[in-house]
Amino acid sequence: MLDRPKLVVANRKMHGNLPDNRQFMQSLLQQTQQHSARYAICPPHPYLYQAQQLLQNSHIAWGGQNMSRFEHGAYTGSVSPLMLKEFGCTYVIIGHSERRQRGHENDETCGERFEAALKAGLTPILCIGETLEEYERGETDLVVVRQLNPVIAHVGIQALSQGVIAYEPVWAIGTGKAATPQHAQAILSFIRGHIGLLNEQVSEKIGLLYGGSVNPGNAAQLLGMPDVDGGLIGGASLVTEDFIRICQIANALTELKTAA
Ligand SMILES: O=C[C@H](O)COP(=O)(O)O
Repeated sequence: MLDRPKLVVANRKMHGNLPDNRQFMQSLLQQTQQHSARYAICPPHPYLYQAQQLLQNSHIAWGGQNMSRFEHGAYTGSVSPLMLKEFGCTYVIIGHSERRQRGHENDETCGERFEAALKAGLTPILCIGETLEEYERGETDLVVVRQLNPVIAHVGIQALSQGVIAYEPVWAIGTGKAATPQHAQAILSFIRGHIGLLNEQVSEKIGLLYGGSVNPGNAAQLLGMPDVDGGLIGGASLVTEDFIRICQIANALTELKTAA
């Protein structure tokens, strides 16, 4: 198996302000020096300039929470991939369920935006995952394949490996009811297997994250699963000590894996 260091991404959603962001980013910088795990912060778009100022030339990356599939044009309220790149972003979240649910996005536009992100030199983090109803009907596998396939069809299997996939069951997001480590592992293993049917090397290389009510109490078990390469963290990224604790756990797991 190729070495995949754990990646922990803070999705700060529509939270934070300049002083709070500064405290969060500076604490993270100071307390994760020399870590082997990888970290990224996705603040609301207006704060990307602040992230660039505070984090440039550091070990912490930053990214956008969404982007347009177009580079420029008359798209009021949208943000271009080129703009994210200009503000130093490494990552961009695509297809978060909070955007899919409000009808802004679908599987097709996710493929287009995944491609546009790669073209701009960004690493897309594609979010997929089932609703509670779909989970209860036992449709999780079907849903993740339905969400993944249009992206693979759009960009090709080789390009997929330049991105990251985050499995986020909608019923676990912001509810305090995280998936069990066994469920997260089963679905991410299924996703890796599905990709492996098309290209074994891509399936070994691609980073797969879990997101949904990850906190310092459950992070070791969730992120310790073999196919869980990290976490996309919402609520716990709003409490600096909690997020740093999750980073410390991810780093310990990465170092354990490297030593093995
Ligand atoms: O992008 C992050 C996810 O929506 C998870 O959010 P949460 O950690 O608050 O459940």
